[in-house]
Amino acid sequence: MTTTDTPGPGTAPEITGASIRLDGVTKRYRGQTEPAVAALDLTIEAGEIVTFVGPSGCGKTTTLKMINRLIEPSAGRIFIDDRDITRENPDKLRQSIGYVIQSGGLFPHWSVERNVGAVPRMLGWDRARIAERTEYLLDLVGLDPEEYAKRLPRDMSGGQQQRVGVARALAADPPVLLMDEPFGAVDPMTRVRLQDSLLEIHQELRKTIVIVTHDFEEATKLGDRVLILSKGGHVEQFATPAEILANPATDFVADFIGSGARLAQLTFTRVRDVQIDPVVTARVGESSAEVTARARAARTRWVTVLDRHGRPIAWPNLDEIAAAPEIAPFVEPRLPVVAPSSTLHDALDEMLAARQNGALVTTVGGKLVGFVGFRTVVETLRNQLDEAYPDEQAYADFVEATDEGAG
Ligand SMILES: Nc1ncnc2c1ncn2[C@@H]1O[C@H](COP(=O)(O)OP(=O)(O)OP(=O)(O)O)[C@@H](O)[C@H]1O
Repeated sequence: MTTTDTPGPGTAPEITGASIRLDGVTKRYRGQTEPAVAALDLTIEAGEIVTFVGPSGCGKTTTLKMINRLIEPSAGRIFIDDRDITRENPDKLRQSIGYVIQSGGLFPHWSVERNVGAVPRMLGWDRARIAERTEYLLDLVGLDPEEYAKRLPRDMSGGQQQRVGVARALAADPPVLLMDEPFGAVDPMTRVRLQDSLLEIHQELRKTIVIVTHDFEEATKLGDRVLILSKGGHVEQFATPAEILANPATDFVADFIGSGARLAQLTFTRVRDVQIDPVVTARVGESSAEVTARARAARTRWVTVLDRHGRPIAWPNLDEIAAAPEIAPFVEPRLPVVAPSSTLHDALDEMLAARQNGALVTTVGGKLVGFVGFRTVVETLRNQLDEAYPDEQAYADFVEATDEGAG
């Protein structure tokens, strides 16, 4: 058994999101001399992910919360598709916009399924439809419905609670999802998995998603376009990550992205955009001789051992396999695994943490896709830098020399 499927371009799913347009939107808080957001114009296309980033107090959250009217604009209008939502009933409006906050915001004494079904129940859906939708959504966010539907949030990790928060926000199939620092409260590894999961969900559903973050790297990873704000909700730049890095519009933006611009190239290239190599797989209990023959035929010394669900559990070489007649249930405490939507930055991080020269690629559901090598990542970065900074020949020469030195 050899896994050879690499993710193809496929057919893009239908966009189910709606456009969002802010027209001269201003927010003045009582008692403040300056507006928190002043005459902001902004158009977000249907189906795109836009991230808001900028220093503390620049008006990111205020802008986000005006879109679902948790904060009322002092002036200006906001349109979702062609509806002027500043004239709509705010409670009704909020039932049609998904909203995710940092700590998940779940009702702690409600089971997962009750939390996820909250808005559909309010909308009067029947039980069967709510149950079906809940099962679909838990599956979508990577939680086994059988295991988690009846659990209470307090018996789950922060990352799992956040997954439930996303499922709940999507329950009534809203065209727009607003997220305020959604991954701010989880550890860095969980954060990467949640980001990847969100990108996979977005690929499937194509909602319009607006995310507030204070982390520029997260903003470039998640955003099709990034909105960089300065004090008073002033737009410094609104563009794709690549455009921002190549041509910072203002000194503020240049300072904001700082000296990490070259490495930041790694944050907007995805694993699925680079070469993913096939791997040889084996199941526990298979004959070691047969697996070895398969690996030799595929000209590799590494075999990926899968559990009964088809998820990789270990990555032994042929010498380790040869130690027993059958494939043993090897345990690899630190198997480097990334998702197709992971950035090359995440992939390098995984490889370095596991001290490996590559990582396995799996979908968020755990299905094995293939292998991405350290060399592939470095070469991709080098090509990108050559394109982005054509005058920096010395850098390319340096990498060349280092590469040769490393043999
Ligand atoms: N309820 C409020 N009353 C008065 N002023 C407020 C209120 N909420 C926010 N502000 C002020 O409005 C400005 C913008 O705040 P906002 O929370 O939108 O910024 P932010 O960019 O999201 O910041 P952070 O990254 O720290 O969350 C800040 O100066 C803040 O102090």
